[in-house]
Amino acid sequence: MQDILKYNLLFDALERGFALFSQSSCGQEASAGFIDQPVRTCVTIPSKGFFGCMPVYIEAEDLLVSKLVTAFPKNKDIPSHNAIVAVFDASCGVPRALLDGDIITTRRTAAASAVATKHLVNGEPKVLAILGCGVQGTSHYDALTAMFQLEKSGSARSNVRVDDG
Ligand SMILES: NC(=O)C1=CN([C@@H]2O[C@H](COP(=O)(O)OP(=O)(O)OC[C@H]3O[C@@H](n4cnc5c(N)ncnc54)[C@H](O)[C@@H]3O)[C@@H](O)[C@H]2O)C=CC1
Ligand SMILES: O=C(O)C1=NCCCC1
Repeated sequence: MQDILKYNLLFDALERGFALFSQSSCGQEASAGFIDQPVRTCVTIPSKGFFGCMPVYIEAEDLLVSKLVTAFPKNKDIPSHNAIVAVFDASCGVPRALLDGDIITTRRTAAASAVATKHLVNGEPKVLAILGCGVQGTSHYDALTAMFQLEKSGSARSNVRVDDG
């Protein structure tokens, strides 16, 4: 998965995907074809975390897929987020593949941030600051430095607590 999901490929795929989803009118039949992607459904595990289900059907790509993801932020020594991606045959509903969703989550999320930044930023960004040095802090560094020529980047280490208030 690490060898397949290169950031430059992800940037292009996500940009196309976001455009396709916007054109699909959120579940309506439209020029981009039919896409049904309801918002993530979450089950709460009180004081521990949540379990999320993220299904999608994309007619133009013949894709019927769902990510299943858990977020247990208090996990120690094991990842706080864990995921699998289940791929079904869109023509008959038969399951075809079960993918490790961890690298997909790690890189897709960061690549989506980089694509959004590219479209929203005012001018050419030169400085990157990241709060938190976990999985996403690291992957955002990788994605944003792959997208932009930065002059300066830095991060608050995980033992440097930044108060919400
Ligand atoms: N929208 C999306 O697709 C996704 C969103 N996320 C979200 O991104 C966030 C980060 O996820 P991961 O990097 O996978 O988690 P992680 O557990 O690997 O990293 C979190 C880091 O934040 C640090 N941290 C916690 N509180 C802090 C504070 N007050 N100040 C500075 N550092 C602090 C922790 O020490 C840890 O290093 C979570 O909120 C997660 O739910 C994660 C994956 C996908
Ligand atoms: O969209 C995702 O993927 C996730 N979002 C929030 C945290 C769990 C993974």
